[in-house]
Amino acid sequence: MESTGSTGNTESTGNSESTYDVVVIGGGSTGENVADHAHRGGLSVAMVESHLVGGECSYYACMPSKALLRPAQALEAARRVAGAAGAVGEVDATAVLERRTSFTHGWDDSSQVRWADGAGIDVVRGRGRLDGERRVVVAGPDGERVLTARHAVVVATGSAPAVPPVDGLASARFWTTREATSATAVPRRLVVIGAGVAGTELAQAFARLGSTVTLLARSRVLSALPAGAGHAVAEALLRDGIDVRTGAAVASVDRAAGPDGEVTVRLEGGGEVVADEVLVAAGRRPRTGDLGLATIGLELDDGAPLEVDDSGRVGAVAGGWLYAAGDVTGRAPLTHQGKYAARAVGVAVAARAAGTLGDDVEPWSAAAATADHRAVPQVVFTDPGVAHVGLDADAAREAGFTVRMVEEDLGAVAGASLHADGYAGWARLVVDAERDVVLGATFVGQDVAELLHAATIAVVGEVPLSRLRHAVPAYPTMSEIWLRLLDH
Ligand SMILES: Cc1cc2nc3c(=O)[nH]c(=O)nc-3n(C[C@H](O)[C@H](O)[C@H](O)COP(=O)(O)OP(=O)(O)OC[C@H]3O[C@@H](n4cnc5c(N)ncnc54)[C@H](O)[C@@H]3O)c2cc1C
Ligand SMILES: NC(=O)c1ccc[n+]([C@@H]2O[C@H](COP(=O)([O-])OP(=O)(O)OC[C@H]3O[C@@H](n4cnc5c(N)ncnc54)[C@H](O)[C@@H]3O)[C@@H](O)[C@H]2O)c1
Repeated sequence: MESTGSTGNTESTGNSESTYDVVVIGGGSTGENVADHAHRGGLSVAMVESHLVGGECSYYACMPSKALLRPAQALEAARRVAGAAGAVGEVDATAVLERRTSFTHGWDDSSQVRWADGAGIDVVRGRGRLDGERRVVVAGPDGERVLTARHAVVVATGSAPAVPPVDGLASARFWTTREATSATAVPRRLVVIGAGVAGTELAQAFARLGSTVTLLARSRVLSALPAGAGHAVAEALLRDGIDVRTGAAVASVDRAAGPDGEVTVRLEGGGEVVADEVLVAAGRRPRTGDLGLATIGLELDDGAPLEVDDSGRVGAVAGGWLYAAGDVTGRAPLTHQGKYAARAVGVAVAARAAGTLGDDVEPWSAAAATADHRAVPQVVFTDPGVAHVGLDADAAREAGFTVRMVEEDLGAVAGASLHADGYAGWARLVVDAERDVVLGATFVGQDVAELLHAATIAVVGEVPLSRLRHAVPAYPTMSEIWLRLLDH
């Protein structure tokens, strides 16, 4: 389907050639937001999408994975409250999968296309690739179409799963996170390769839906997050009956009996796991291949990111007309950071088109994604969850700060003890001892996600602790942890 909505200043030189102020390649959450902000800045915009408008997050990532996790977490939460626990039954896997599908609209993007139409964005169906300066060729269902950009082409093509070069893996049928989040049945046995954010979340989701799960961590669980956080999640996964194997490197994978047969994952140093499905959750690679970058003189290694400045401009391309945002830049591959970068790009492109912005952007201005460097929030939606923002202690020291660490028991807070009997969790602040401001924060425990934004505001605002002490948390909430953290 192709939208015919016009923004007024689009020139068409025939059926197959059109000119817009901005052409966005990729209509995921980042591309949509670039298009919206550029259009709000007075520019005509075409957004090219080869699969589903809304991208990975809506259909195969954030939303369906959280929909798979949430029902069992709601049951667990009730089980931790005496008086409610006795009323709790078992999770209904079929209903969970149905509810998940309702969040993905059955993998139908018409509501997002309607949003784009209403926002004045022309959706162009097909695969886009660059074909020289400011030109994008779209191979669509009705043939090729050429889109020329007056001001900017923005690449927002996201990322694709990284598939490790494991012997036999490519020829054994395997799940990526797409197949896992769109599964129509719960496998009896599941082995997960990779214990990062996706691997741990999906391991817990399927274990609580009834799968027997083995989680293979090459080093430790959640190795990119503070060690204590990974440890707490690993212990919880063990309590869920997941066979968590750390330091487990995969030697080979095979599905000897064909695509419907069981799969055997062999480990280096001996040992094997037999399962019905194998999920590869070993990270992602920016989708920069097959984008025609060579036509504009840009040679990137396969899977290398498109490096950008804080306004999203690709410095390696002369003329300043090529921008990128979201996962494809490798900066902070999270939906919210992609949307944040998208706003900066949309604002920068519109301002440069109007001649009100030069090459450099002021840090923390609307056209700069400054927070990418120091204040990226991330939540791991397992139970217990992990909510983290900013620098951990090691990163802060490496950046030259004099660090002071403060850690407190979240379970000791009245709000937490009411929230769940025997609540276990902790919170940590990394403080710049010289300026007395928060550089980073980590919260671990049940339902900590909503605690994070206060910390993000403290980090971004560089609010001195002496002033933060005047931000009084309501009693009895879990936010009272701030009183304890600031009482040092
Ligand atoms: C299992 C999983 C769970 C996740 N959960 C979370 C979460 O809870 N919170 C969070 O913040 N992040 C989460 N993420 C990360 C999040 O999904 C990504 O950061 C986000 O989707 C990136 O958005 P994007 O628009 O940059 O890329 P994408 O969502 O990948 O969108 C890119 C779009 O471009 C299209 N495209 C690609 N190439 C072309 C082309 N040549 N022509 C036309 N169209 C093209 C694609 O079809 C796609 O629609 C999760 C990721 C995974 C894998
Ligand atoms: N809640 C969230 O915000 C959320 C949830 C899921 C995914 N995501 C994002 O999606 C992206 C992909 O998630 P992910 O978990 O796949 O990536 P990740 O980078 O978080 O974790 C990948 C893990 O796989 C491991 N690994 C790599 N190669 C391996 C191999 N050959 N064998 C075994 N393990 C191997 C790595 O050591 C790492 O621990 C990330 O950017 C992540 O932040 C976010």
